[in-house]
Amino acid sequence: MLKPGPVWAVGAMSGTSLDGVDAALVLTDGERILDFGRTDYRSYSKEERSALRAALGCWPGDPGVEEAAEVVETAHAELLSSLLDVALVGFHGQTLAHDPDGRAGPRRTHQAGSGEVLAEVLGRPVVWDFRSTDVEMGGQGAPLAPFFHFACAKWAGLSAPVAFLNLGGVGNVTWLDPRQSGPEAEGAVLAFDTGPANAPINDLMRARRGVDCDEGGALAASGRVDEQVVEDFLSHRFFHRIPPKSLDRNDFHDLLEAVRDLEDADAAATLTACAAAAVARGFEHFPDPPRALYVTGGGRLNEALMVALTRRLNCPVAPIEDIGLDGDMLEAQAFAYLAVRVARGLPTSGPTTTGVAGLIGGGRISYPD
Ligand SMILES: Nc1ncnc2c1ncn2[C@@H]1O[C@H](COP(=O)(O)OP(=O)(O)OP(=O)(O)O)[C@@H](O)[C@H]1O
Ligand SMILES: CC(=O)N[C@H]1[C@@H]2OC[C@@H](O2)[C@@H](O)[C@@H]1O[C@H](C)C(=O)O
Repeated sequence: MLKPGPVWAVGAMSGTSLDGVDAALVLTDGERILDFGRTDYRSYSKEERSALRAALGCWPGDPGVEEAAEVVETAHAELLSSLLDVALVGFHGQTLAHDPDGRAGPRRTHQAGSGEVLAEVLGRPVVWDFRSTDVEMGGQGAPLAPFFHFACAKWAGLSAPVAFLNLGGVGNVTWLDPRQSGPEAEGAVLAFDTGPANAPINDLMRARRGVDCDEGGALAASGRVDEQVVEDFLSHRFFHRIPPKSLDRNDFHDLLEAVRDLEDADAAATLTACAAAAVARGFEHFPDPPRALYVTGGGRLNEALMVALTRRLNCPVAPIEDIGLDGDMLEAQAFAYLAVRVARGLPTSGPTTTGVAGLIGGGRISYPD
């Protein structure tokens, strides 16, 4: 059991880009953020990354999944072993597959890595498996950062509706009104995945240039957008759905096909425009225009993507550092915060964040023997 009052927790996130694991400490009582602490990062080796990549789209029991889980557990154990000045660990794991709508079988989501194993290795209680209860109860199981975004807005002293946009492999946005009493309040938060963000750009760069990403958005900045491709992209059924809604990394894998005949720079510019246009389409669902859009995740370092967002949105766009937050660590911090919420019996998602029928607290807690 957690002692009452604020505690330090460490959160760890292995994102859809498969680059590595982020970890970050947060001091919280599960409602307010009192302080942010140390952060660290461990990248996956080439071999580890290929094991994870090979297991993408796989479910427990499929070939390659155990190897992937071992990679995830080893990387987390190494990274977290020097960040254990905490009461609790929040362990997201690596999403390998996500099908909350049951399009290819039962409705389910799969994060590789066992919190039981980690609790043993680290000697600390580990909160994990954050998404499956939400999916079992009819929700999307994602995004889960929104309640944390609400606490961040309070921490930053914001006093008007704003939006937080995470540009990882996939994009997700949270609209929130910090004047409300808590994230659970009716109308305080609306969140959903916006569409593909960096994943198709990275896939293009890997296929055409043999590099991991479009550094700074330089290639996209030198190309011309094919607006017809953007328009066709926006006709995808995902954009006609009312939120909440979430995506699997591979849901838009055919987007690369759409830019097949374009020159490298034009293809990069067009995929970048698609990511921005998806966000702009998401804005149409917000209850009120946000005062600003604060961008977190690796995509905020892609200048061409930030320019494309500014062009397509009638709203100031700024990196989240503008309000004192760390755009590289926000997701890891979110899982530290959510771990404390789980341990305190507070909800981690609700009808306006994942579409689950009521407020629910997901997550399991494993204790070391
Ligand atoms: N300097 C940069 N220039 C351009 N793009 C960058 C830069 N740095 C990071 N990125 C992009 O951001 C991605 C990593 O973002 P991030 O770490 O937020 O994703 P993630 O957490 O793995 O994904 P998700 O949030 O979908 O789980 C990289 O794969 C790359 O596409
Ligand atoms: C199923 C899954 O792992 N989804 C991730 C992914 O990465 C970004 C976006 O898609 C978001 O829905 C989610 O992560 C963040 C941390 C979230 O749950 O808020």
